[in-house]
Amino acid sequence: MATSATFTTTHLSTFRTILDDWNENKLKAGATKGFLVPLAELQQSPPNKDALKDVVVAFRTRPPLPNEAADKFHVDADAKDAPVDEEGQVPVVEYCPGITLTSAEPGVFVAHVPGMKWSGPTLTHKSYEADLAFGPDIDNEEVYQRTVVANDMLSLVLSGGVGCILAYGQTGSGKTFTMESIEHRVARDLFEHARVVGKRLLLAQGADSAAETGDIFEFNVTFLELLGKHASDLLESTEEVDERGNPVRTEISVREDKVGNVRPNLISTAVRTSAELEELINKALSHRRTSATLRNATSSRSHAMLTISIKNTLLPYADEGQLILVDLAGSERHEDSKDHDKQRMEEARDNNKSLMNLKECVRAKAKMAAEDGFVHIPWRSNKLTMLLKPIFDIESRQPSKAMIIAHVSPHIQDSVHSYAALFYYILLCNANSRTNTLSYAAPFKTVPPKPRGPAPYDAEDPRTWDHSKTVEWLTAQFTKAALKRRQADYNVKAKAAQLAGKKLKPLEPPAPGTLDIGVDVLVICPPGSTAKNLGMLYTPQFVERCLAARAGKLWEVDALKNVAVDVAGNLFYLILTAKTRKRKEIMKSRKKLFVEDTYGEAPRKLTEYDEEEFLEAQIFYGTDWQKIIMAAHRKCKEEGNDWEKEYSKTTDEMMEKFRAHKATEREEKAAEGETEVSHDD
Ligand SMILES: Nc1ncnc2c1ncn2[C@@H]1O[C@H](COP(=O)(O)OP(=O)(O)OP(=O)(O)O)[C@@H](O)[C@H]1O
Repeated sequence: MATSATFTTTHLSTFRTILDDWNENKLKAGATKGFLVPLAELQQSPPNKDALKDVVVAFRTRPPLPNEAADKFHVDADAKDAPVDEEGQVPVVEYCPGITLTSAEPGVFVAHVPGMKWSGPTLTHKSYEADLAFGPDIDNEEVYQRTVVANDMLSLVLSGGVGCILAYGQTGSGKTFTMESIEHRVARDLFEHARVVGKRLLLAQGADSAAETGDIFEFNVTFLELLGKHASDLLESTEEVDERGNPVRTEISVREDKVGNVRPNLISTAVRTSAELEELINKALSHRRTSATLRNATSSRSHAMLTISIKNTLLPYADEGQLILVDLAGSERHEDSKDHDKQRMEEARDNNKSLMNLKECVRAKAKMAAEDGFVHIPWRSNKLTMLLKPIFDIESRQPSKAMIIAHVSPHIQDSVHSYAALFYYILLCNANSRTNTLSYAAPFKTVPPKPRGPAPYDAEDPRTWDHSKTVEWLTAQFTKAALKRRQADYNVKAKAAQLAGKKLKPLEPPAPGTLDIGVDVLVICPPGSTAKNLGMLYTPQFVERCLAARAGKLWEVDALKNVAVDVAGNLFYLILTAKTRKRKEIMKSRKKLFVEDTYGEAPRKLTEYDEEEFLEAQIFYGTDWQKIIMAAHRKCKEEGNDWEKEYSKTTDEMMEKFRAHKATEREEKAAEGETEVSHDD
């Protein structure tokens, strides 16, 4: 029986003709849009922090490789309608594009998806939007500049935040190509960036800039591999191999400890220079377990996770920054896995499951950022998402940013898969876009609509404070610290006096307006700035600002640093408490909404499925969709029935099954949500 790729290959000339017409119309409609800022300009200007998002999604496609089309896709010579040339030979397959980039920023990819209707082969041109889209001519340096650099990822992690970059896509679509290039460029730039930040922090403390190297950070690196459910350490060297030729390494357990941290017991290696980090990356990559699949001889079947932890030695109590770079396992098509043994099938199933869980978590995070409210993030449901806890745990104190680069194959024969990948990511994009009204997420309506305009003032919620209220709060915080200091100084003097047989007069409260609080609060919160802006600063940045605001002799640098860390903690605590309160309110209204939805909506008739649902069902069925339609078509022809009617009947039946599957899935999820437990399978 013809498979999806061979079906497409067989009808390639029809698809080419349809594509030519589409391209002609596209040309008439206007030229492809480029990036908003040229690369050279982007490299000159610092990132616009206000425009930065918590979740960034980019698409990337690669050029076709030499002879790849002919090598990868074969005409099914046995198929009834297989093409033959004049000499009766099956022609060599030439490359045909399955993806067109129509805009680089916002990123828009159009997937040309082959299909079969009662009237014959069809192409659906479905467009998907992300933050960025990289076409086949964009090189790795530009991808790095427009993702990591433009989003200020290195500053984030050097400031105690967590940055995570994930490469997702079908086997052979270019994930490893992108991720390895990012890893090497991070190794190239991280240490220089750290020295600049270090010097700035030392300067803020009054250190002599000329004498300082800026080396205030400590870097530690781990490299984990997750193959199916099994985690191992990619830095562990081993000579032993199993019967399938895979290296045998110690199984690493992934679980939450008592205080809620997920810290797998990996070899953590300290690195101090670009060359050391580069060497370590190369060592881990050479260990990475690879195995040939039908599609790509160097296919990576595992998730590979490089984590660089960064400690600021000037602030030993501050959270460590983390940069997590994940080359996800390739998602495989049904037909690619048909020759796998049982173990490979299980690995593929576990990989797909973890990718689905990841999707749920990223989507929930994006949704939460877009709506500024609470959304449950099911990060405990899988080892992969547990390892990404710092990104997904809303109670984490660390600011975080996730970036997903979704890779799609350029070939039309892979379009069904590319389209699935884009569809997967469009869920995130919809949730991510500020202008988009979460259109796809609408059926899941978990939160009421976001109120328009600024949030009303709430004395308990710093996110609603204006400048003067923020200054008032900061003044109160530093006044409290200054009074504590005054009392401590007095206690020391009183003790000394007591030892000398004297008695000091009791400490009087300071006269109004005479207390020196040791900082200029307007430097910490300049006009136009509010508590919400301060809440967005990472703790080291807040400390840096307080040090710059130091006035008078009350505070030594170290003492002020401790006070600043406390003030940042108090602000964070207030914000977290306000968020938790809001989260409870939302959960309440969510329950109400659910009841109304359940009883308020009439059940839809089967034939009323909308386009999105129809597409989702096609992805669910994968290549079986076409197989079923084609079988029905053949049977219809043999029996002489009306194909239009038969087609509707067949699709209705498939949609019915799909809906039943979704309903069961929803029930299972609801049950899971009620009993969320730590996962350690
Ligand atoms: N942007 C690109 N430009 C040129 N060649 C590329 C590009 N992206 C990928 N390639 C090449 O395509 C092939 C497949 O890429 P890669 O191994 O990165 O895919 P992958 O998605 O990681 O696959 P797998 O999941 O099987 O590991 C490699 O030969 C790689 O060099």
